[in-house]
Order: sequence, then C-alpha cells, then structure tokens
Amino acid sequence: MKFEVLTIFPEIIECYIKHGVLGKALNKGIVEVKVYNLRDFTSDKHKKVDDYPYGGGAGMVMQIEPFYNAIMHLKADEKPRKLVLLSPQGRKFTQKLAQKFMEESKAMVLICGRYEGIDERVKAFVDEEVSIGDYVLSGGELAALVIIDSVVRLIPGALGDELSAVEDSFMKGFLDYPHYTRPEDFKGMKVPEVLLSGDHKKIALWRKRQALKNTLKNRPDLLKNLSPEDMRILKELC
Ligand SMILES: NC(=O)c1ccno1
Repeated sequence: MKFEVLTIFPEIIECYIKHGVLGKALNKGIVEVKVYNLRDFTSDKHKKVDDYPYGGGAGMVMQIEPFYNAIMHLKADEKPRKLVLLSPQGRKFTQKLAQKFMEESKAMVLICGRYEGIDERVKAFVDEEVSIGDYVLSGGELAALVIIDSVVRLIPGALGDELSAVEDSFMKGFLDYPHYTRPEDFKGMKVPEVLLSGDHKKIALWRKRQALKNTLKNRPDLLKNLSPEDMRILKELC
C-alpha cells in the first residue's frame, strides 16, 4: 500500500514514520510513504502557499494552486488512488473506515491543510474529506499520521503477531481487555489470578467480561451489535 502526503511540513510525517510498526512495515516493503512539500508546487519565488481570505475574517487561507499542481503531478502516472482531505468538516474516521481504506485502496493521497483552512475549490479534486475527531488541529499532518498508522496496522504482515490487530479495541465492536505483564506483584498491585491459571477458556471469558465492562463504562455507544453470547455476558454485568 502506498501513501502520498501533501503538506508544508514534510518533516512531521518523515520523523514519525521511521519508528515502530510503521518503520518495520516500511523496511519490509509492506507500505510506501512519499511526502511532498506543497511549497515545491508554488509558482512564486517566495514559495507562498496562503493569502488573505475573500470576505474578510481572521487568519490566512491556503491557496488552491499548490494543491492543484501537486495533485496533477501525482495523477500524471494515471494510477488509481484515493484522495483524502483531512479536515474537521470531514466524515468521522473510525476503525471501520480504516479497514475499508486498507481493503479498497492500494494508494491514498492524504492532503494536509494549515492556517485557517484551504480554498474550498480544492475539494473538487478530492474523493473524500475525513476528520479524526470533533476538534480542530493546527494542521492535517497529525490526522494523516493517525490514518496511516491505523491502516498500516491492518495490513497482513505489518504486525509481528497477526492477532494483535484483530484483538485491538474496536475491531470486535467493543474496547480491548486489560493487559498485564511481569512483575506479578508490583507494590502490592497483583496480576489477576485467572491470568496465572493457564486455563485458556477461563482467561478468554475473563477477558471478554472485562472488555464488555470497560466498554459499558467508557463507550456504551459501541454496544450495538453484540452477539447473543456477548449480550448474555453483558447482562450479567448489569
Ligand atoms: N479534526 C481533524 O481531523 C482535523 C484535521 C485538521 N484539523 O482538524
């Protein structure tokens, strides 16, 4: 899978992708990330990318020309790619959308705005607008990294243990179970006995109960499509 990121701060993206799961996936050749500086697609000597907003108002707006030139440059190879603009006005990014992007898109262009926003006409050249949450960031770069990170984790072979992604929160429609590792007793804070029992059936049931308990407490909105078995366990908790 290939990600192409349009930004005025390439170093934000380049720094993050070197580490962890993403770094390993890049080294394995499972994913490719190319970052383009929008300033390289400007036509003035000062590499200006923004201007004052028509109609007045605070702040500056990013001009359409660098985005247009960069998108046309990418499209010159005529390969299919999904163009996604990161913005607070977009549709909500979820684990389900991450799965959809991984399954359906071989290549994605992630378009990062800055300042007060970007010229509305840029949206004529994108496939969709996506928001990672109901808050405003200083730019789209963090949102682009969230999408890259969450999608790459789902690519077969990206994680050391294929099960990790499946076990992650939200993949099953509820939050993850609690995790513990050595030491068994840390200042009197003990690992739950069941996890030391070796009884995998009991451990699985305990983990499911804990996951449902956490979800009921923190994200009851996720408890929509539980299986009859999970619903039975949930009812025992109420
Ligand atoms: N909420 C967001 O996804 C976002 C992107 C850029 N600014 O905010």
